[in-house]
Amino acid sequence: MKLGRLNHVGVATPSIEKSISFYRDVMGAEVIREPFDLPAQGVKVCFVDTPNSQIELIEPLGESSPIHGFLAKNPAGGQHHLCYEVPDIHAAKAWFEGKGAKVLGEPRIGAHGTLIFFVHPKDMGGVLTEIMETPKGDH
Ligand SMILES: CC[C@H](C(=O)O)C(=O)SCCNC(=O)CCNC(=O)[C@H](O)C(C)(C)COP(=O)(O)OP(=O)(O)OC[C@H]1O[C@@H](n2cnc3c(N)ncnc32)[C@H](O)[C@@H]1OP(=O)(O)O
Ligand SMILES: [Co+2]
Repeated sequence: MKLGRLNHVGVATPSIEKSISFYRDVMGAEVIREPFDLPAQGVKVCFVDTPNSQIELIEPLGESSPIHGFLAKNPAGGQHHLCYEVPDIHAAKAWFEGKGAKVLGEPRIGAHGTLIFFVHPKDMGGVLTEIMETPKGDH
């Protein structure tokens, strides 16, 4: 597999509104996208564009959000995951499994509307890693 583009850095936050203000007022980001809910993934999401990638702000949505545990350990929030693009999500899943890495669940639709999966941080040097199929037309 060839390392693909860094699509986004996931940043967990207890308050997506406060984080939007921070990225706008302190970091000088143009936050042009409205936050949106991803109930199936248990998060509220807001993308902050950077010149060559994105910050993905994520706030827990619902009792079973997968980021409650992270925020319990990091109440102010923090860097949560990295997301890389691949041309073929199923080939990528087979690749990581072939390397003995723990893929978390089956590929499912992520915040960009394409299939994604996560690889456990224990197998990724401590970095929770999201793999995302490159949106069509972006290849
Ligand atoms: C998909 C929509 C959107 C998108 O971009 O399209 C998103 O990115 S949504 C992002 C939120 N969703 C997820 O993160 C789903 C995948 N994550 C998980 O399944 C869990 O977070 C998991 C399994 C990685 C950790 O679950 P949990 O925190 O409940 O378990 P533990 O506390 O027992 O943690 C086990 C072990 O892993 C370490 N850990 C946990 N989270 C992270 C992290 N973000 N980065 C690095 N390491 C992490 C934790 O410290 C434990 O380590 P240990 O040494 O055993 O204490
Ligand atoms: Co993500």
